[in-house]
Amino acid sequence: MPPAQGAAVGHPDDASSRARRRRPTNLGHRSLMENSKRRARAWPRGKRAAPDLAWLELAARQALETRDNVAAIPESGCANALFPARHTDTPAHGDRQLAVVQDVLARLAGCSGDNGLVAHGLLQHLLARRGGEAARIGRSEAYGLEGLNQRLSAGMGETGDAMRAGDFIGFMLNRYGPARLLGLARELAAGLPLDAASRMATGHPAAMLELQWAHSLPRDSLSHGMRAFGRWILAMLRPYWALCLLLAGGLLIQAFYAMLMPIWLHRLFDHGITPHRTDVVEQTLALLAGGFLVSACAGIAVDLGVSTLGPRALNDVRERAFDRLLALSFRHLGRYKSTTLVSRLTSDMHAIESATISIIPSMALKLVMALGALAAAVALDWHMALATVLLFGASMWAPRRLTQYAVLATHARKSTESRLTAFIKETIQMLPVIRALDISGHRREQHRTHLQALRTAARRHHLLGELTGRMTGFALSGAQMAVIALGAMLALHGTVSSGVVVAYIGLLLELGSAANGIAEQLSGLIHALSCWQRIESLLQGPIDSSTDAPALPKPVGEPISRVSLSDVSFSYAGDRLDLDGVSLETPLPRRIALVGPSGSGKSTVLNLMSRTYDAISGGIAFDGIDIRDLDSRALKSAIAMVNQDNTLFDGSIRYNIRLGRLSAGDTEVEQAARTAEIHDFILSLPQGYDTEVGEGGRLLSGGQRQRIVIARAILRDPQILLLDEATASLDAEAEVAISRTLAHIGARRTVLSVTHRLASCPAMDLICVFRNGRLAETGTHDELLQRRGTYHDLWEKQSQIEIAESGKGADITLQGLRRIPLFAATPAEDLERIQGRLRVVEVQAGSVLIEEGSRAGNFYIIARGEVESSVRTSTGAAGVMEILEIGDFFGEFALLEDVPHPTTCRARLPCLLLSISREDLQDVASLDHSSAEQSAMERAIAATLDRRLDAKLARTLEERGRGSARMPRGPAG
Ligand SMILES: Nc1ncnc2c1ncn2[C@@H]1O[C@H](COP(=O)(O)OP(=O)(O)OP(=O)(O)O)[C@@H](O)[C@H]1O
Repeated sequence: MPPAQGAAVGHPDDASSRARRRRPTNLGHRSLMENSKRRARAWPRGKRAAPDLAWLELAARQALETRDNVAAIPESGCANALFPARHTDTPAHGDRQLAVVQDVLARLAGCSGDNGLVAHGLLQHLLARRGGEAARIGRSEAYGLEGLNQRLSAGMGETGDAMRAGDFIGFMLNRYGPARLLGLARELAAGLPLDAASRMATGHPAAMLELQWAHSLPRDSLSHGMRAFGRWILAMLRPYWALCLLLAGGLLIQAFYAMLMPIWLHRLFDHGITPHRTDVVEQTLALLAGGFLVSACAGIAVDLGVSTLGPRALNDVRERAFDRLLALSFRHLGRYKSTTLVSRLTSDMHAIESATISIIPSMALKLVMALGALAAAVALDWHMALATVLLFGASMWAPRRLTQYAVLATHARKSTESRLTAFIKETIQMLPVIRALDISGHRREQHRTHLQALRTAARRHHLLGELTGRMTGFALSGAQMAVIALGAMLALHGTVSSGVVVAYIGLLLELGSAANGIAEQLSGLIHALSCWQRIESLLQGPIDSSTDAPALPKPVGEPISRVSLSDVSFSYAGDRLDLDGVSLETPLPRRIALVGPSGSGKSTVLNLMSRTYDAISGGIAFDGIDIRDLDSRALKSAIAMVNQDNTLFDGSIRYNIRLGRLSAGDTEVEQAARTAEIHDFILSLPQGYDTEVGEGGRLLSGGQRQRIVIARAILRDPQILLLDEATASLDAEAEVAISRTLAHIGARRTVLSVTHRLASCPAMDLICVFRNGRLAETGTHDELLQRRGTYHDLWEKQSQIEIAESGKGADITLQGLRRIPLFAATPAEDLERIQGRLRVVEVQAGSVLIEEGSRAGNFYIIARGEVESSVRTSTGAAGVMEILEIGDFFGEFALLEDVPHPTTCRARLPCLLLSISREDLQDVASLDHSSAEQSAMERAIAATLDRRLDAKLARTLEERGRGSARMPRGPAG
């Protein structure tokens, strides 16, 4: 997401100075685009000579260097005109500038169009090269190219997908060179499916590329494969070695029987039936029956043992996995969707359990029986035994390539399935928003894309799984027939007796059934193997450094009297700095406000201070001791954080508060609830503190939930209270009440409060203003106002809006209205009338205020909350254009007749808005407009347009402004 440009609205001076600042960058961007267009034109499609990699890299570097210049694009709106909407639909990677660069690259490579894999991969690959990084994915992640391409083309890729695409591009360049890579890109851009494009460009099917790609990756610590899986299972079973020995005994008995049976059959025929020896026949039959009984009992014992051992050992694994999950770093976990994580620890684990309990023991049995049968075969006749070993070995070895494909296909299917699960979960959660936005059709389309990917993946998975089993079966039958034929020939030549041939038939049946059984179980084992690989790649991630105790933990000061941030930088995704060289030193306790536009890094500071993440350079210190050297438990109990998210745990109110300090008694819990001003409400409930809050706390209101979260924080009695827009998700009334409670609680301690509303700032001891990840200004309210910088601008914008004590009403001053460029030239008396007609509208988070393409009839000014302005992209996804904050306005198109609104405006948080309809404005403000004034207003609207929308739309409106479109006219007009 681009840094929000709250200043999209503001003083005309600001607008012009910003425009001055941006002009050169836009020009830079334009010239780059024109350059790239010229180059693209210079290469006729189809016969185009592929540029070499060095050239492409040079161009990419140029594009990346202009990344800063591209920063102005979302506002200047020229990007859409140059590149049809595609770059706006990449919120998955959160960086529009990169998306624009990516488009540039795709064009330079001559493969612009609906091309996911190469366009995304090329950019990611070049970024990684630029950062001097090696391949960042494990071998187990190189799978599912088709799905990867589909997702990236549809703008539905996850962060990990771009990384995989980047790695794939690296592989393609190394193995096939830039010409073939670009050939692939062009075929894809021409609309060929990946498989066909891959055949055209490289002569191989996509599945082969996938396999080669997987093999190109170095074997890392996750050196996956059957051997590693086998070692892992042995390690898991080690604590239960005694039981394992008993099981092995049971298996050996069965194998022994399998070995003896053909020998006894040989005896029956050659020494009993042929010479008519009744005693030998009776003895041998008794042996066969006795052996069968013993072997059957051993089999039952093995079943019992396995069903005891499997779940026990698997529970150990589940426990270790859960422990690891609790400790994994957020940066690593951020690569996965929550549903993916759930499926790793549930269904994937289940697949491993079924492998451990049924597949592996049964395969082990079959294997041991096969070995026993082979030993018997050698005892009967070594010629035939040698032929059997060779033929059976070859038949098991032949389909190994198919097995590798099957592993990848299983992997791809699982991952496609978990994406579909995540999508369905999100749809269920967001159903009210989906209906409100009327985007069911769009979601249906996305669902169809998921289903299509699943269909392809499932087909490959089933086909390859079945084929692997069947091919092995065919090969085994062939081997059996060949051995029998050999036996018959040898018998005819008198080399072996007919009893040996009969015994061999039994032996071959035994061997065949064992090998078939192994082949059949193989797909289950492959599935379990890929599940294990997925679990491993999750759990082998780095652990959260805050759970990693320092060698000599230092105590936390009581009280902490100083905090210092020294040149702190941080990045979430590793591709840009989200916090850039922040330095600050201040004595404590103090009340500190962190303010600035959305996305400027305020919450990140709190995340670093609470050690949710650690800085990548620089450090934070309390009383001169780096927080990484402090005793992490003591640090965590010295700090409490309250943020917007007030989701509760399923359980009672008492349980939820007590989570703040598990050792707290009931009296302390109640005291905390009293301080959070929720005690009386709790007592008014029939079950009091034992009232169940429901899933996520849905049985309580947002304000009540937030008070419970505050009570939980108070129970820790923290020295430092971190408030991250703690009241932003509440309605206006609850916000006012809870802000009062928080002010009361924070009076005695250090409070760091991230806030968008500056009303509380004058009472703060220190205000830190953030902009683009940097600390732009610090000081008290008065100092910052005198400095006339960012804070001054924000304050000027917000201070003109007043919210009533009750939180229900709002007002804007005449000066505030005058700051809106549209009203810059409106006469004072008209402005007063506009002010009088403004209505207060309160809306919930998620409400759509203006729908893209609709003929909106209201103009809005934000008094509280945040509104997101977005456009529907070519893929149907919403591309966020701008985050509008307090003092910003939207809906100015409503003031022009018959102009469809170019964006969708949706409340991100509960909002209080001041609104005026077009009719009201016509009534009060344009009764006797002179044409000069009218055109000034039109110009102001066009100027806002230019900042916010794409150039194409801006041009259309400009034309309308000159032609048919007219400002609202009063009766006299
Ligand atoms: N978990 C995350 N993973 C990746 N990027 C993130 C994550 N959280 C924040 N960011 C990015 O880091 C940057 C700073 O975010 P941060 O939340 O600190 O901003 P902020 O000023 O608190 O914004 P807001 O006022 O909207 O909460 C933004 O560009 C944001 O997109």
